[in-house]
Amino acid sequence: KFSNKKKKLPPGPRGLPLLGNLHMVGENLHQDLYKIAKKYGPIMTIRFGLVPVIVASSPHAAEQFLKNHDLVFASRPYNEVPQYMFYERRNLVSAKYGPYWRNMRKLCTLQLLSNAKIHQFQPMRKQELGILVNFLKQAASEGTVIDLSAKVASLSANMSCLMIFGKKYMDEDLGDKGFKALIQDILHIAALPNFAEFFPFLRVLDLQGFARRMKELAKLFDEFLERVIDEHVQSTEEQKQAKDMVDTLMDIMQSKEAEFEFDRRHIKAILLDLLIASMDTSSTTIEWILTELLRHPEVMKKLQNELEQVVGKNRMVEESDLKNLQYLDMVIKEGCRLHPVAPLLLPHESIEDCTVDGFHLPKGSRLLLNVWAIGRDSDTWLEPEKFKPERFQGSNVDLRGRNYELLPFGSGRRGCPGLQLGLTVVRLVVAQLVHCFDWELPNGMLPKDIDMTEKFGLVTARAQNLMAIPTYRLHIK
Ligand code: HEM
Repeated sequence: KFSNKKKKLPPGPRGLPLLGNLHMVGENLHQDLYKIAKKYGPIMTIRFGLVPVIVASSPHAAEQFLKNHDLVFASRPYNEVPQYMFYERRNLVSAKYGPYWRNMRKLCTLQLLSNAKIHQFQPMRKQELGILVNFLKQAASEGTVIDLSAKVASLSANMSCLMIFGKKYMDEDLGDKGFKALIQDILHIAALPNFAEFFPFLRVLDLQGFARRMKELAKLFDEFLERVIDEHVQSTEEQKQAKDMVDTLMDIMQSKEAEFEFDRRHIKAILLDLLIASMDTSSTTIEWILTELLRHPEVMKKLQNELEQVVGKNRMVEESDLKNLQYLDMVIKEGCRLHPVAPLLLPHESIEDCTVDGFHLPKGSRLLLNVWAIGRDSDTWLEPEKFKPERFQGSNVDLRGRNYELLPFGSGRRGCPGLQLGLTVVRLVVAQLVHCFDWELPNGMLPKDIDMTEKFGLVTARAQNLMAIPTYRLHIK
C-alpha cells in the first residue's frame, strides 16, 4: 500500500464531480485535446464522466505507447457499438487483445489484404476510376460545378463493394435511407459520446436511444449481409473473374482450415468491418488532399508537371506509374500530416499495469493517440500550419508507422492492416484527377476562402463538401 502513494497518474485538468472534464470538450474533440495538452503536456489524463483516459500528443509519447509498450496497449476498450453491430465483437477493429484477435488479424492480413489480393483488383480500380473520369470529361465540356466530395465518396464505395462483395450496391439495396447514408449512421453513432459508456450505471436507461437505433441498424445490415452470402452460395464459379472477399471467407469457412471457430457470424462481422474501414477512410483522405491542392495552385501545378514528365499527356495514369511519382508521395504525406482522417486513431486499452515516463498507468487504462496534434507539433515541424510538401524532400520519413511524427495509419500491433490498399487507392485517384483535369473554384472563389472546417468523427471529414469545376487537359479523346 505504501508504494501506491508514489505511483502518480499523468497530469490533467481538474474535473467536475461526475462530469469529469466532459464540459471542456466540444464537437471537435481532437482540437480541444490538442489545446488542453499544450497546458498539461504530451502525456495527460482526462476524465470523460467516470472514465479516465490517457491522451498522448507528441512523437516521443507515441513511440512509448506504440513501440516500447505496444503489447500492453494492444487491446480495445469495451464499446456498445460492436456489441450490437458487429456480432458481439466478432470483428477485428474492436476485438480485445488475445488469441481471437491475433487469428482474425492474421487471416485478414494474409488472405484478404495481401499484396497479391490488392493486385488482383487492379483492373477493377482502373475501370471504376475510368467511369468517373468519363463523367468528369462530359461535365468539363459543359462547365458544370462538381461536388468532388460526393463523387470521390461514391467511387470509393463502389471500389470497396466490388472488392468485398463482388458487386456494386445501390442505395435502393439497403433500407429506406440507402446504403451510404446507413454506413454514415454507423460511423456517426460509433463516434458520438455515448453517455452509457462514461456513466455505466446509465446503460439500462438508454437515455439517448443509442441501443434502440443500433439494434435497428444491426437488423438491417444483418438482412443485407445474409442476402449477400446467399447470393454467393447460389452463384456458380464460372461467372467470377476474381474472387471477392466473400468468396475467400466462404472458402475458409467451408475448408475448416481456420484454427478457430469461424461461422457466418464471423464472416458478417469481418465484411462489415472491411466495408466501414475502407470506404470513408480512403475517400476522406483524397478529399482533404484535393482541398489542399486547390488551396495551393503552385503545388497543384508542380504535381501536374511531374505527371506530364512521368506519364505524359497522351495517356492516363496507371498503377505501375505510382512508384515513379515522388512529388505525389510528398503531397500525400503532407496531406496526411495535416489531415489524418482518424485524428485520435482508434481507442487503445492496456492489458496490464505499466510505467511510462515515470507515470503509473493501471491495467485497463484507455489511450487516445492524438496524431492530429503530433502533425502540428512545433518541436518537430517547421511552420506546422503550412501545407508544404517540399518539407519531405530528401527526408526518409514515411507513412508506414516507423516514424512517430507521422502516423495517419497508426503503428505497431494495432496499426492499419489496410495501409497498402488504402495508399494505393489514394495515390491513384489523386494522381488521375490531377493529371486528367485542371480544377477551378466555383463563383470566382479564391483559394484562401475555401472553408477548412472539420467535422470530427471516427473519420474526420470536411464539414462542407468540396466543389470545383474541371477542365480536361490530356491530348487523348
Ligand atoms: C487511407 C486509408 C486508411 C487510413 C488512413 C486508415 C487508418 C487506420 C487507423 C488510424 C487505424 C487505427 C490504428 C490504431 O488503432 O492504432 C486503422 C485500423 C484498421 N484499418 Fe485502416 N485505414 C485506411 C484504410 C483501410 C482499408 C482500405 C482497410 C481494409 C479494407 C482498413 C482496415 C483496417 C482495420 C481492419 C483496422 C483495425 C485493425 C485492428 O484493430 O487490429 N483500413 N486504420
